[in-house]
Amino acid sequence: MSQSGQRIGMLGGTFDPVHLGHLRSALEVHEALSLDRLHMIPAQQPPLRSQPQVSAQQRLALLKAGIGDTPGLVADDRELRRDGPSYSADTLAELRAEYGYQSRLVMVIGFDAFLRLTQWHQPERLFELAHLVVIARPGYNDPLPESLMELVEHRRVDSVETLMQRPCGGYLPLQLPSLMTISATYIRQCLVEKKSVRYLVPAPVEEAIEQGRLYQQRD
Ligand SMILES: Nc1ncnc2c1ncn2[C@@H]1O[C@H](COP(=O)(O)OP(=O)(O)OP(=O)(O)O)[C@@H](O)[C@H]1O
Ligand SMILES: O=C(O)c1ccc[n+]([C@@H]2O[C@H](COP(=O)([O-])O)[C@@H](O)[C@H]2O)c1
Repeated sequence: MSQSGQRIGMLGGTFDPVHLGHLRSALEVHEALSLDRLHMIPAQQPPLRSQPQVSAQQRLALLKAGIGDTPGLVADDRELRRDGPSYSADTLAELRAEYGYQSRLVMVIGFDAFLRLTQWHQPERLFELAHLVVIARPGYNDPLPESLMELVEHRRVDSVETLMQRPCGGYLPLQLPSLMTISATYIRQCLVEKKSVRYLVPAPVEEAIEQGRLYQQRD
């Protein structure tokens, strides 16, 4: 059933594992854009990196544990139901078909992922399906390469209000209130070295990692 006129966000990731940098950003984006729902979607097969050691099912389970009952955030398993590389254009096309052509659909990515956007599958098509909101990430301040400027600069808007006037096609850089340096790479490193990850991931995620004996081997 189509649900017209809603504000829907998508935050995809490898989530290997999900951490408080992801979850706090998701919550703040949800608030800043007044979203009805933010889909957090683990990639079954991340297109531009090697396959994680931890399975997509396990990464999804950690994501569910991390989100808990947080209003407005949804752990979405749709990429686990597709074979081949988990292209965001395919995921956005599915969300667009579900929510209808009037809905405001927003793809959210961090600045580090944004820097590689021109290498993604069908980058122009992403903007026919959704808006792009890029959130700052500490440590990533590189100037945009020329090819990336060409892709995004003419789509740039200055406010959430302007972005939400149309269903798709805009680009908005967004500085969220809480900048966190946490990365999944650092968490995997701590776990291999038998160091604590408390206060980097939600307590239920820490427990699930311990119980499943995950991330004990180096990648
Ligand atoms: N601390 C953070 N603050 C803001 N955005 C983040 C943060 N960590 C990850 N993101 C963004 O969330 C999305 C998914 O990130 P991903 O699952 O690759 O996590 P990661 O911590 O970057 O992982 P890794 O260290 O394994 O590369 C990406 O768009 C990424 O830029
Ligand atoms: O569609 C693509 O070609 C594409 C290329 C690289 C990354 N992505 C998506 O971007 C999100 C973040 O990716 P990553 O590798 O930084 O975790 C995740 O949802 C990936 O599926 C998508």
